[in-house]
Amino acid sequence: MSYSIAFLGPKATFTDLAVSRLFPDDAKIPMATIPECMDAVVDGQADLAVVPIENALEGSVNITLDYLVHEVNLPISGEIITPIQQHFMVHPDNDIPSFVPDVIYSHSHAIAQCHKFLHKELRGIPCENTTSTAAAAQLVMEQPGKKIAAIANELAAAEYGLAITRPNIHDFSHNHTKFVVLSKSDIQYENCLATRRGDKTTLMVMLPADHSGALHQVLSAFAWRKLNLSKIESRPMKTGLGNYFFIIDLEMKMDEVLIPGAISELEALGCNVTLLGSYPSFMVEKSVDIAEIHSKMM
Ligand SMILES: O=C(O)C(=O)C[C@]1(C(=O)O)C=C[C@@H](O)C=C1
Repeated sequence: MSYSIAFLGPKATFTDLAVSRLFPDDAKIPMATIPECMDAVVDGQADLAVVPIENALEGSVNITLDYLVHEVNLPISGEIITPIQQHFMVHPDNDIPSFVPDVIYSHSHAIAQCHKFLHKELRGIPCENTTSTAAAAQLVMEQPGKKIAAIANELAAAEYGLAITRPNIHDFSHNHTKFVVLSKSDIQYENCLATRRGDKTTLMVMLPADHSGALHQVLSAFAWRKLNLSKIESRPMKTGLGNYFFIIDLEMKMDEVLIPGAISELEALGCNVTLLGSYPSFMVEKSVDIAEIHSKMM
């Protein structure tokens, strides 16, 4: 089976690296934004989209959750967790030892992941958001005369010919991002290069309005069935202050008894429950060989 994959581009984003582990031989379509990735699947331009959903240091990627819940109806068909290493890079034409940038560019999540480094070492230098880390690297490559720098990964430095002057500037070493695969149909992971961790099921739960103890009752529907939750996240419904929905991840595949039983119990409590997907979970254990991935990209 071969797929066309919409991903947050341009070439050499962290999302691109995640795609290279999940679908090493498939056709990739770079998109400028996360909503554009999802729209490409809805419109039939791509078979699936791979988008970031959560980072270990910075939390949820809100645009992914919100667009998935409010704007498109695309099941989650898989997830992959990858290590994230952020590097500070500049155009090699600069006099590197004395170089201090006027502006630092990167994706907002990447900037947030390097907050301590930026605060301690480059205090006062403005940071500007780009649509992705690779977009920042591309921008620095295209403007050699400007005193600018990017925060991006090693693959982006290789792809856009930049010099990494400060490697590993993320604030905590255990930096990981989770990406989800979104598709209208079931996906086969025949050539996947990552390790399979198990299965997950994701539910969206809307509580009945202003009902005391509702969240406690929701959690107990999972607890007494011994269903292991790995995440519970609340996001605004966007219908008024105080109205929230919950995204709940269960550490198991959809079954015929326990999860349907929990869903029926929640519905009896007046909750609205939507199944967002039941899917395999993958993990990239160690840093990947960037030279090998880069040579395959050429
Ligand atoms: O900009 C990229 O390279 C992305 O793939 C996006 C993204 C994100 O949205 O969180 C992915 C992983 C990192 O956490 C930083 C940025």
